[in-house]
Amino acid sequence: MTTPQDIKSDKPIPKLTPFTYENDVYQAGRKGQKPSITFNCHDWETLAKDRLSADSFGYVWGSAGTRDTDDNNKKAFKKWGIVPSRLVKSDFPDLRTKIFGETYDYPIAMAPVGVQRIFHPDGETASAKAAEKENVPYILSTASSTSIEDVAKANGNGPRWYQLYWPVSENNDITVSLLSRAKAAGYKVLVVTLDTYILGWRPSDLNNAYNPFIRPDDIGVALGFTDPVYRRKFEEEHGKPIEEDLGTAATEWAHTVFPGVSHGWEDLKFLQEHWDGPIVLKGIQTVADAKRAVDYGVQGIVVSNHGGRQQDGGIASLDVLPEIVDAVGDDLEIIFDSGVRCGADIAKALALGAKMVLIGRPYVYGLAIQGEGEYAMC
Ligand SMILES: Cc1cc2nc3c(=O)[nH]c(=O)nc-3n(C[C@H](O)[C@H](O)[C@H](O)COP(=O)(O)O)c2cc1C
Ligand SMILES: O=C(O)C(=O)c1ccccc1
Repeated sequence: MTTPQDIKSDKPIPKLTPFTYENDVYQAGRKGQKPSITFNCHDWETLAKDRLSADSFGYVWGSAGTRDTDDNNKKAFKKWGIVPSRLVKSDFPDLRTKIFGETYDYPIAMAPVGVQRIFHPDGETASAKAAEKENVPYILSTASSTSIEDVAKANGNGPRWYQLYWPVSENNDITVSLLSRAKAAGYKVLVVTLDTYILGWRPSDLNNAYNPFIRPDDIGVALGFTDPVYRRKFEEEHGKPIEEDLGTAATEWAHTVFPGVSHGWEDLKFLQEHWDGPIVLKGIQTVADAKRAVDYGVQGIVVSNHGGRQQDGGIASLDVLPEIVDAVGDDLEIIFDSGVRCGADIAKALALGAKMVLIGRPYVYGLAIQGEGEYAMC
């Protein structure tokens, strides 16, 4: 597999001034200005907590059960340290990464995160605009609070992938509808999440009696409510349009995308028949499953435990990364997430063999704090 340094692309190397961000900040500081944000990534969680309702903050921060899996994810990064080599002649680092035939400016993507309007009024559109600006993939969740088409519009010429929560086979027509909408709206890679056929046991949300899918404003069901096939099926079954019974329509949509029962490996054929781009399986945590992913002909995997939100008492995602890279690193693209909080974490995951790293909670905290906004010096 290639590393970011191996990438050869026709695109000219971006004209980077060394220390661009730092330089801007320090120059403004000479004039007595201070940044409007904190550069300490560990403070973003606290700032988001100050800004959000207990329900919304509990939702992004929440993890399964005792939070052991989430703790393990973070501890796993501390077990590794970065070892430097000196006097190695090098150019200014070129972080561009080529994956699935496209070149992105950085080896990161924005993880699929549902219901972003509970964190900021602009929700997914703010995140998708930021992704375009930085030229990194925005991965739209099936549980989004903004439609496939509206996010595509906000993302403009930016790179976008689509994450599927996969309905059971009796709703194959809905799956096909979601995939064809995503394709028509310019989403290039299909990410299929395998660890969430039902939402995890999350004490913070249970204590708040809060599920963003089951809210009076039905904020989490944008993809279902804008889906022509789901709308038609609901009307046929209930004899009325979804607008006349929003509560039932929202609950049934939640059951459509979180049916509580899982597909099998052989069902992947259906997705392969209805999606002509790369397919990535998200939620792989064992070598055996990684090998199956190769056998079943998908193009990539995300080594992920969903940030510990689904299964309590789970292994750290980073701990299984090296053995999975060893086993299948030459056969498909390996993407990593769960527990990444800062640049050094990204470097560690790349050094352990990931091609690309998904950023989850940190960007949601940023969205909550300042929407799409860039920092200002004031
Ligand atoms: C608020 C929130 C919503 C999420 N929604 C989705 C989703 O809709 N689909 C999905 O595949 N993963 C979802 N995830 C999981 C992320 O894609 C990613 O795997 C996880 O955030 C990684 O863990 P970390 O944020 O602790 O690094 C969600 C995560 C959070 C925090
Ligand atoms: O919370 C999550 O992890 C998730 O995947 C999800 C599920 C439903 C709605 C929004 C996000």
